[in-house]
Amino acid sequence: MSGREDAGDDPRDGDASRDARDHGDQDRDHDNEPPMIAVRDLVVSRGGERVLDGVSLSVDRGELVGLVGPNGAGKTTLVAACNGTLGIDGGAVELAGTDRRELSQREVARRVATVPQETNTAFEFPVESVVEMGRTAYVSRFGTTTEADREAVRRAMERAEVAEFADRSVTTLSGGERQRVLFARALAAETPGLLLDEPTASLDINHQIRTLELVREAVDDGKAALAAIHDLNLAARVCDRLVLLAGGEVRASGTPREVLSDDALAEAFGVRAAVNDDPAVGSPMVTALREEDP
Ligand SMILES: Nc1ncnc2c1ncn2[C@@H]1O[C@H](COP(=O)(O)OP(=O)(O)OP(=O)(O)O)[C@@H](O)[C@H]1O
Repeated sequence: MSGREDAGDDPRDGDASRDARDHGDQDRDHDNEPPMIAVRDLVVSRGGERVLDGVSLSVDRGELVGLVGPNGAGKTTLVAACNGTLGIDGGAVELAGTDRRELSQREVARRVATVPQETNTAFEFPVESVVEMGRTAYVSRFGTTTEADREAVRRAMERAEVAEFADRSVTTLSGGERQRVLFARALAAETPGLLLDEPTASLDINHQIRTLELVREAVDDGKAALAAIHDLNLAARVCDRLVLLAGGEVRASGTPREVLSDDALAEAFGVRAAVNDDPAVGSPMVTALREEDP
């Protein structure tokens, strides 16, 4: 992944008033606020190819927006462009009304926390330290851990059900367990925005639902969340809105019922699909059909 890593202490950072403004405070009335995440006409190229081509979307606080689409559609690229790990070639990403390019990495980290795709390249750190890094690396003052930090870490580990692994090295965990640690790390930051890249990809069905329910709870408490989710049925079940990406462009956007149509799925995924209402969960259910299916 190419990109901008403007690490370190920025002279614009660090005053107490910014702490109060940027961190938590989710009880305010958010009606008149700019969207927490706004992507405007975004263009991103990778390896000389244009992989996002004029993408626009926005996520308000209290909203969970699912990014769906086929492999290579640009979902991971969009998440990375939002959190600043990837540079952009055109358009803009605004976080709480400010162009991301005008924000230091610390300021970005105080607005949005990211749950990356799980990978097995993990360092020999105890789980608790990894979760704590989500908070102390950028969000609170570097090098000091306050009681509030410790409390946030403890809460996040409990919510993500990783407290039992607190002292174990992350390298000794299964892929799904590591995925939950990454989720806890993002929760510990207690940011108003969450970016999630396939947060349930390595999880069993119990933890898939549990994790997405936790995201839902966080959103119902006032966070804004943008989540790349492969599983269309899970996405339909928990998201307020879906954005269907294909070939680096937005092909459809709206409620799950609006987006998950036979035609849109055929166009984006190149597959014939049946979309039915699932009475058990009250959301659309997509089934890919084989050639011989009626
Ligand atoms: N480091 C890179 N260099 C060059 N091209 C890249 C790089 N990373 C991704 N791409 C290309 O960018 C496009 C979008 O990739 P991206 O990972 O954003 O898709 P995605 O929708 O997240 O896919 P998936 O569902 O498979 O995870 C793909 O065509 C991919 O091959």
